[in-house]
This record gives sequence, structure tokens and C-alpha cells, in this order.
Amino acid sequence: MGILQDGVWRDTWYDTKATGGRFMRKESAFRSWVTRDGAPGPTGQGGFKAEAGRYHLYISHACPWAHRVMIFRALKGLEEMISVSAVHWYMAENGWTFEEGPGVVQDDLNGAEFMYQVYLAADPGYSGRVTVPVLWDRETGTIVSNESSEIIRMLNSAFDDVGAAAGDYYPEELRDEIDPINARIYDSVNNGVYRAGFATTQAAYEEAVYPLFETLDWLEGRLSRQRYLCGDRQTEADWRLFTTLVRFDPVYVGHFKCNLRRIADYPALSGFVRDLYQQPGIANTVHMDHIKRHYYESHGTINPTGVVPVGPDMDLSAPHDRDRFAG
Ligand SMILES: N[C@@H](CCC(=O)N[C@@H](CS)C(=O)NCC(=O)O)C(=O)O
Repeated sequence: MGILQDGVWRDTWYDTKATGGRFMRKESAFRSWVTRDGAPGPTGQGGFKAEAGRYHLYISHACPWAHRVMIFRALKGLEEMISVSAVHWYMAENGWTFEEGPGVVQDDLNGAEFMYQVYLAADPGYSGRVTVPVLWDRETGTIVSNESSEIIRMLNSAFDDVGAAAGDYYPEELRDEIDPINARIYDSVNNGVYRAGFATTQAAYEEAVYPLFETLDWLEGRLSRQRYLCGDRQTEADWRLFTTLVRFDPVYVGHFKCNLRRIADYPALSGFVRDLYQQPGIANTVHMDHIKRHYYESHGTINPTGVVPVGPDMDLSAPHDRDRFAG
């Protein structure tokens, strides 16, 4: 784990001293958008037109934020159009690397050995965290975006004129419902598990863990009455929740101490996870070996032995009864 400072890699862990033991996530730095015609998106520069074969993704199979992007690539049938490199699960003094291992896909594009070299290829003086996912543009040789919530919006619609599969997961008419659901889930669940797990004081941990379970209880109620978060239609809100829930029992319960309840204790939430897991193309995006090994082996301050628990015994392919709802 480390950070780039003026183009130089420094090996450091998250600094929580200045924030009372709280983990504070930094804003992503590269914020341009791929659009249908290359016009600028809501932020950043223009010039990134959606074209088959032009863009490349750098992802980690362990990372829930990168996982969203891999899910949208699958949902929208963009596998042939957007290539992928996948880092090794073990993230230590050099950050993410392309060391060989099962499921690792080398960086044939920039020939990077370490992920920070991809950031330096885009900006030799870059200062900031080196995170995945990253959307890279072959044509201009730079990073378009390293913000997953925005990359999934690009994949959702920008490639529709060049052969993406049908499906709109952020429909105009549901945005007023999706946005607040996303905001609550981001704070208390997606980022909440990290705020609990990376907290270095009891108070900071409890400040994260109680709201996390309040939100899970609220989601359980909602999903007991309807198939998806916004009713009978699958939206990005469902997929953003899924990548955290699928990691919850194997990793967050133990490693991040999010252990008031397991997802297995929530009938609607666990049925929802299996339902989404069994959607076409999704099971292939879930790499449980990378997920478990990344967290338990990489976070030496939390799990110094690096021992990876063998459980839980979880069958995501088991039947679910979610099709009793319309949808
Ligand atoms: N806001 C970013 C967050 C991405 C992120 O934090 N990725 C983690 C992996 S799960 C990472 O690469 N961390 C490395 C670091 O913080 O140094 C997004 O949603 O794309």
C-alpha cells in the first residue's frame, strides 16, 4: 500500500491519526467521460468518443469498486469492445502489481509491472492514491477516469450506438429514486464496511458499524416486498449493493468486524445476492479466491499472520425465490 507524491512512489498505510482513527476516502483524480460523440461529459475533458477497441480497463477481481465496472461490461455485452488487465490480489509495498498468478491478466498495453506505472504513464508528476478501476484511452494514451460510479454510467449508455447490448440501468424516470438509495448505500454500506474495518479507534469503528446494520435492516425490509431496490426493474443501485454483499460473509464479517449479523441471517438480502449472482454473465465476474486472499493477505495491520479463513460454506448457485415478485 502506498501513494504517489510528485511522481515518486512512497510506501505508506492510510493515515488515520489526523482524523480521530477514522478512514477518510479521497476523491478520484481522473474525471473525464467517454460519450457517444466525444462531447465533454459532466466533468473533465472532451474528446473521448465511444469506439470499439479504443478503451482498456485496469481492474482487481478483489475490489468491489472495480467489480461494478466488470459487471457493467458484462451486462452491456462489451467484452469484445473493451479489453481488461487484472492485477494480482496481493497489494503490499508496491501497491497493486501484475505479478503472475491465477486470474492475473498482464498489462500488454503499457507493459507495467506495477499499477502506479500506469498512473505515471498518464501523468508523470501525479500525486495521489493509485486505485483501480482505471479506464484507459489507447488513442490519447491517458486515463479517462478512475471513478467507478462514473465509469458504470459511461458503460451503461455511451456504447449503445456502436453495438452494446440493450438495457438501461440508470433510466431517467427512476433517477430520483436511485440517487438517494445510492447515497445511503454508499455511505453506510459500500464505504461503511471500509470505515468499520480501517478504523483505528473503538469510537470510529462503532460510528461506522451501527449505521451499516441499520441500513442492512432497512434494505431487508425493502427487498422483502419487491425483487429489486427500485421495484421490478434492475438498476445500477442493485449492482452497486451486490458487490459489497457478495463480499460480506466471506470477508467483511470477520476481517472488517462487521459482525452484528451475516447476510446469511437476512432471508431477503441473501436471496437477492443469489438472484443477481445467477443473472447471465455475472458468476464469471466473481472471483472468490482473489476476494478472500486480497483482504486477508494484504492488510498486515489488521491480519498480521495473513492466514485466510477457509469458510464460510456459501452456495451462490442455490435456488432463490425472488422470481415470486414481478420483474
Ligand atoms: N472511488 C474509487 C475507489 C476505488 C478504490 O478505492 N479502489 C481500491 C481497491 S478496493 C484501491 O485501489 N485502493 C488502493 C489504495 O487506496 O491505495 C472508485 O469507486 O473507483
